[in-house]
Amino acid sequence: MKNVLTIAGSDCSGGAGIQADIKTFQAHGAFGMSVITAVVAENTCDVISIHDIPVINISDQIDAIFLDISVAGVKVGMLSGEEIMNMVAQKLAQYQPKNVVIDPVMVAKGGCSLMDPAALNVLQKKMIPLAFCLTPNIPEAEVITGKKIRTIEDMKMAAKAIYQMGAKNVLVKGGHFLGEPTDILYDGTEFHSYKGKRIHTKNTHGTGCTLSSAITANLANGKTIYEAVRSAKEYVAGAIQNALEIGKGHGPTNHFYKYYELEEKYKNENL
Ligand SMILES: Nc1ncnc2c1ncn2[C@@H]1O[C@H](COP(=O)(O)OP(=O)(O)OP(=O)(O)O)[C@@H](O)[C@H]1O
Ligand SMILES: Cc1ncc(COP(=O)(O)O)c(N)n1
Repeated sequence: MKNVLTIAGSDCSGGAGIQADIKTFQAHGAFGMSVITAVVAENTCDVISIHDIPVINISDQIDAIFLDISVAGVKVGMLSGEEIMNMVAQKLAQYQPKNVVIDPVMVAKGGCSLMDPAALNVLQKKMIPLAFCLTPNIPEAEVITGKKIRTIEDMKMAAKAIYQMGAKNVLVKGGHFLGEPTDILYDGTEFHSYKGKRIHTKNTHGTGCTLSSAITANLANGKTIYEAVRSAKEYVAGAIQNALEIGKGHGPTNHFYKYYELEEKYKNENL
C-alpha cells in the first residue's frame, strides 16, 4: 500500500478539503495522511470563518511526516496566503517528493475566497514549478494567466501558458463551462482531452478536491499521468452520480460506491 499526503484545509462539513482527500485516498487503496493548513468553518451553503494554522505548526506537520514516512504522492489544496505558500514551497523543494499534484484552490463553491489574491505571485513563481500536475478550474486558470477562457481553444492556450510557468502537466478542468464537462491536459508536447457527460445535480461540493486526490493516488499507485487523469475523472463522475442529499446547499460527492468495489477486489485477491 502506498502512503499519500494531502496538504490542505479542513472542511468541517466533510465534502471538500482534507476530508474529501482522505476519503478519496482510502477508496483508491492508499494510506492517507494530512497536513492541515487551515480550519474552515463551512457547510454545503457557506463559509462562516477561516482559521489559518500557524506557519510553524504547518512546517512541523510536514517535517513530522517526511522525517519518518516514505511518501509516494502529495496533493496540495488550500493555501490561504503568501506566508503559508512560501513555507510549503520551501518544504516541498527540501523533501522533493514524487507525484506532487497541486489544486490551486482560490474560491469555494459558495463564492467565498479561500486564497488571498496577494499570494498569486508566490503561486506562479514558487508553487507552480513544483507541480508534477496542476489542476486549475476555469476561473483559477483565468486568474493565473490573466486571460479570459471562453472556448476549448482558450483552455488549451491557458494550459500551455501555465506549463510555461513550470508545471510538468497542466489539467484545465471544464466543470464550470455549460454543456459537457471536458478537461484539457497539456504535457508539454500534446493536448489530451477528457470528455465526460454532465450530471445534472447541485451536489458537486468537493469535485475539484476529489479529482486532484484521485490523480495523486493513481500516480502513487504507478499509473501514468494519462491513465491517472482518465481514471480520476471516471471516479469523480461516479462520486457525483452517487452524491448525497446532505445539507441545504451543494451536497458532497460520495465515495462509498468505490469502497464496495475495493472490498470485492481485496476479497477476490485474498489481500
Ligand atoms: N456536473 C458535472 N458532471 C460531470 N462531471 C463534472 C460535473 N461538474 C464537474 N465535473 C468534473 O469534475 C471535475 C472537477 O471539475 P470542476 O471544474 O468542477 O473543478 P473545481 O471547480 O475545482 O471543483 P470545486 O468547485 O469542487 O473546487 C472535472 O473533471 C469536471 O469535468
Ligand atoms: C477546505 C476547503 N478546500 C477546498 C474547497 C473547495 O471546494 P469547493 O469549491 O467544492 O467548495 C473548500 N470548499 N474547502
